[in-house]
Amino acid sequence: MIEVRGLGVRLGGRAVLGDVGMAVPDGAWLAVIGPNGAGKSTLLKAMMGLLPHDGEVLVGGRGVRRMKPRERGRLIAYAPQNPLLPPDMTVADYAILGRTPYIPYLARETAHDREVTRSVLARLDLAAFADRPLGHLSGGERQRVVLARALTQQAPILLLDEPTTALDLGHQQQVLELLDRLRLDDGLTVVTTLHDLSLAGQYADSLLLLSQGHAAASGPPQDVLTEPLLTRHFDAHVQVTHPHGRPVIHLIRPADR
Ligand SMILES: Nc1ncnc2c1ncn2[C@@H]1O[C@H](COP(=O)(O)OP(=O)(O)OP(=O)(O)O)[C@@H](O)[C@H]1O
Repeated sequence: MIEVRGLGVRLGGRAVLGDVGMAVPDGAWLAVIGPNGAGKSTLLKAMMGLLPHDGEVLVGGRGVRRMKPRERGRLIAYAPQNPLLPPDMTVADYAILGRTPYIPYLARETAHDREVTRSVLARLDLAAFADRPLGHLSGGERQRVVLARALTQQAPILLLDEPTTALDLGHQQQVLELLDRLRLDDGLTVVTTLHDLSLAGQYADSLLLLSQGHAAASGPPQDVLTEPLLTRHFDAHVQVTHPHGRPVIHLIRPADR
């Protein structure tokens, strides 16, 4: 269980997040949604301990802030939205960096670390790219490599910032289905920001709607993805349907209303 209590972040002298709380049980999937600038990426960074913050982030009741980086790395894997990638490093060398929390100081990776990396690259359709430099990848390939590094970490909690934005339809489905399988088979806990609200509604079992740094709503998708809430917080004209039980969001052109 990962739990956030009273989380607040100030950046540039401004309160960017205020008093955010949530609890995600083992094996659950929480999607953080909200308009641009709402504080979604900031929330994930603060949960990872990458930003100074008020409040607490607890894993299994223990404060993440007090954990050593290697210990934290074995518990939580984080894939940022737009990480800087060394252009000359190969895909395999980058993905195996996820194994760092398991490799003793001054030691090299083992055959097991290489096998984990090979298998993750294969599951993300990246086997053929293993020896390619990162600078020679498309946006979607780069995004899958960043996810690969997070998955080689084999941590029970995954924090993923917009993992599908650069992916084509097929790869979006492949990545989201893979994450779903990992949580159902291995009990992984998934926290992801997602701009695509229909995808968030289809895959997550609960949503947190952030607006101007505060939790505006939270709960199961059908309670959060409602026309009044989306209209108010995204300033958008939408229609919500439930063709397979889960909410699907349609943008409505003002002239067609
Ligand atoms: N280093 C910083 N200094 C000052 N303000 C910052 C800094 N980093 C982010 N912000 C501001 O904090 C707010 C939240 O940013 P954040 O990236 O968390 O939003 P987001 O919800 O992830 O947005 P998006 O949907 O556009 O990715 C924004 O208004 C942003 O301009």
